[in-house]
Amino acid sequence: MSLMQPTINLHKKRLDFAKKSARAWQNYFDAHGLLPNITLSAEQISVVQQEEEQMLINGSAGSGKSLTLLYKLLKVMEQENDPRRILYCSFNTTLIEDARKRVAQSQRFHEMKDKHTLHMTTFHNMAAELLREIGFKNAEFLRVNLQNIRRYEDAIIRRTIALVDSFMDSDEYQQLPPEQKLYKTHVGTFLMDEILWMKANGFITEQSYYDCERSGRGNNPRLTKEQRRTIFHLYKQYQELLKKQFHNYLDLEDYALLLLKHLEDIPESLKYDYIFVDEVQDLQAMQLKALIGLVKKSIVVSGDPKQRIYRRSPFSYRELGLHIEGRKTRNLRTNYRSTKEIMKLASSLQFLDEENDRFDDQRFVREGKKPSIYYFPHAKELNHHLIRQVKDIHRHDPEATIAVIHRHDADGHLIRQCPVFQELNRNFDVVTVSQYGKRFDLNKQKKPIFFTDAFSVKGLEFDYVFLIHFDREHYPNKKRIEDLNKRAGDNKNSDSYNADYDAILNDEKKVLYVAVTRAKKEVQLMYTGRTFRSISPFVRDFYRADYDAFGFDSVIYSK
Ligand SMILES: Nc1ncnc2c1ncn2[C@@H]1O[C@H](COP(=O)(O)OP(=O)(O)OP(=O)(O)O)[C@@H](O)[C@H]1O
Repeated sequence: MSLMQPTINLHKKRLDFAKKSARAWQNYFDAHGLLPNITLSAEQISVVQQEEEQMLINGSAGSGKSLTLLYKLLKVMEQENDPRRILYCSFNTTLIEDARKRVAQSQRFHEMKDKHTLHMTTFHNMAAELLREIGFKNAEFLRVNLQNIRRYEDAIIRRTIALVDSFMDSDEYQQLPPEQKLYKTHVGTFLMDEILWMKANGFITEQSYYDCERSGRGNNPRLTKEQRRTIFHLYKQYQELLKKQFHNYLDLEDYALLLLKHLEDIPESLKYDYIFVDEVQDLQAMQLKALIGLVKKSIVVSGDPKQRIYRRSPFSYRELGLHIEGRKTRNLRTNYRSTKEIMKLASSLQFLDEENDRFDDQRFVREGKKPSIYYFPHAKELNHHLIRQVKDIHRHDPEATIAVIHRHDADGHLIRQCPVFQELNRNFDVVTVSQYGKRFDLNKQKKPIFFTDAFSVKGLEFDYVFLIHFDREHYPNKKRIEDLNKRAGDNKNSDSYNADYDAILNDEKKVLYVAVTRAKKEVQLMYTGRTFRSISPFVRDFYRADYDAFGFDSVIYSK
């Protein structure tokens, strides 16, 4: 008898049992062998089999949310006999590229894919396509990544600065009642953030903006209700500017708003029978609302609030039209990606809010080496260490995937000038974010090293993760604190300043959580600086026993 026999028998028994006993047995989906090396757990299978018009898959990093979502997609593709329009989307380009790669490993996927119209794409590219179909020819397709978002924000800041400057010089401004006048901290980036937040949450009439709760916008600078009238006036001017001077230019946040405004103009044939959304916590409120408006049969979203690192919204899922009470929210509790040791370190990060409540990160399928934190006085030493480590991995684990996670704000030529990148690039094949889709081939034996920012690596995973910049300038990001200081002006010794400061720390810890939880087998955090004291303050959340320290004494810092 072959070794395979017991597994096949077991599988057959399970299949027979499920077919006999499933309430809706005709909807039973045989998930066996769909993707290489994956056998779904009972918990995951039950999520795949459950059919709902609306559903949320919840769970910590690495619990298999994306995988389960992909299986749900494959189930629909297999079981729907008539051609259907199906959307699988997320916010981030790299994540979609990764999902395409994963699903392409399935033989059954290739057999079924021509039966339906499947769009695996980012929210923005989906929206651009629909908007172009209904006449908005200036809706652009773009790769949503950190570099493009920064570029786009820079353009907006230039516009909002010019706008505020000229408004403040105007007679109109001079004649405003004093309570409607702005503070000098209400300029540039503040106005941009406020306008984008208004659009992201759909507060685009004066009354709704006046009445809304500005949650997620922080306390600094203070903005009184009366000042909101002036901000709204500037918002209108900003919109006018986009229309006239920039030929109906669309902000990224306009895509969802336009879809919502023109839902009725979108023909039924262009709406989606099924929508699957991964990393739903990254979508803005109006983006999710637009997706709910575009679905005909069923929408399934998956996500993890611990990984939300963008602006918050005052809306609940229910208010946006997503009803996922009771059994329609399913939690995945076993971690399949990272070792127990990696998750222990990541889970000790203390968050401010509801994200702490979840009782998870408890079950693991593997154990491994403790994470380590390295201090190097000079960048050169860090580089040497990194090169040695990678060479070592290539020797004993040649098929391993490796990511180096930095905190520079951009991709492109600036990244290529980073000394760590240059040193790596001299020694190995390295790909950056913009090349990930084309160049990072999972089927190749020796994969390139992925050199990425902490934003673009969301949803992805690597055997070995080297996190550089684990210092006080980058975790938390110094620029965000400086921006807050500018916005707060003289208000720095106040409770409201402290609350904003804590909110930034919280977000930045989430960035660290996301980065650390990308690692499957091993993670190393590294930093340089004049003294070992330049370490990130987040090290204080860690327990000493959970990591090995090199170059500094962990007793000073950790619990
Ligand atoms: N039942 C399983 N058997 C084997 N591997 C699994 C199983 N479930 C999940 N995995 C693997 O665990 C890893 C993490 O899964 P996945 O990316 O779906 O997690 P996730 O919850 O979406 O994580 P994140 O929130 O970080 O994006 C993947 O490599 C996936 O293939």
